[in-house]
Amino acid sequence: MDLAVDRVSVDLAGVRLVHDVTLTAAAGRVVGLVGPNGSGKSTLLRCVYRALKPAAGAVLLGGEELHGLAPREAARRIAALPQEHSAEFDFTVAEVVGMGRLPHRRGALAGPSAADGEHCAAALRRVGAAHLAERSFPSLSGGEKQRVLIARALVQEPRVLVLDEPTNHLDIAHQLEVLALVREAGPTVLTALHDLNLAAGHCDLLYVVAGGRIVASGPPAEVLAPALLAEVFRVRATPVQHPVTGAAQLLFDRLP
Ligand SMILES: Nc1ncnc2c1ncn2[C@@H]1O[C@H](COP(=O)(O)OP(=O)(O)OP(=O)(O)O)[C@@H](O)[C@H]1O
Repeated sequence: MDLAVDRVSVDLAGVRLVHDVTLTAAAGRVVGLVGPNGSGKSTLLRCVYRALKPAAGAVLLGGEELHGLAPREAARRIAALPQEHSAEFDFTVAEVVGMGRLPHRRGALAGPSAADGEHCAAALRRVGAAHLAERSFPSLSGGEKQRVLIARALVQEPRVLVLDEPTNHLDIAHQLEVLALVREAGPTVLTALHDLNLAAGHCDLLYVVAGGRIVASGPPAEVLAPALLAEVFRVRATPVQHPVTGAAQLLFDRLP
């Protein structure tokens, strides 16, 4: 399902934090948002997953305005992994993942079906967290929590998945694993990422955010040019080729 952000502006506490942003993520594509701290990535993503309303513009899912959909209908189409999960749910891991199935239950009072249970177990296996199923969610490490919340987003079977720093807290193996599995899962993905090499290696298209505006967009190899990285991130970037995989990589140091 196509996702389109159409001339969206977002205000918080009377301050405009996102200015007139337009972006598109075609069905099944993985689209990255990169930008310095405080550039507005999370604010924009919160608007895309309906935690905030746009002050102007619209978010369109398959051409339909997202903020006009009923909550349950929206939850069947879009799932999110927010950056801050302040909710320290006092539930088991299996229960937390099971919440992702709620939008698919037949009625408000319907309990989980056997298929729901199998779905959740499979998602936990996919994120390498099957052994945690009966643990209490608040007792998990940061990376374990992140993987459980990714499983919860996957069982929601969204057509669009919005991820705010999905690799936060994850060790390097799980960073690579999680980005590969969200692509394999097949939804349209819009994700904020800080690691520019991960973004380059896993995204089809990148949007660069600075000062609440999109300042560049395109395929990673075109967008992540040293001149732009110097201007936006204030770093010197040196492109190199990975000696084993042949992939383009960036090395960073401080600007001279
Ligand atoms: N409730 C709020 N009221 C006022 N300003 C806010 C509020 N929430 C966020 N901001 C400010 O909006 C700007 C954008 O924040 P946002 O979290 O969207 O940036 P970000 O690009 O996701 O940053 P990071 O990379 O550090 O996660 C920041 O300057 C932040 O301090």
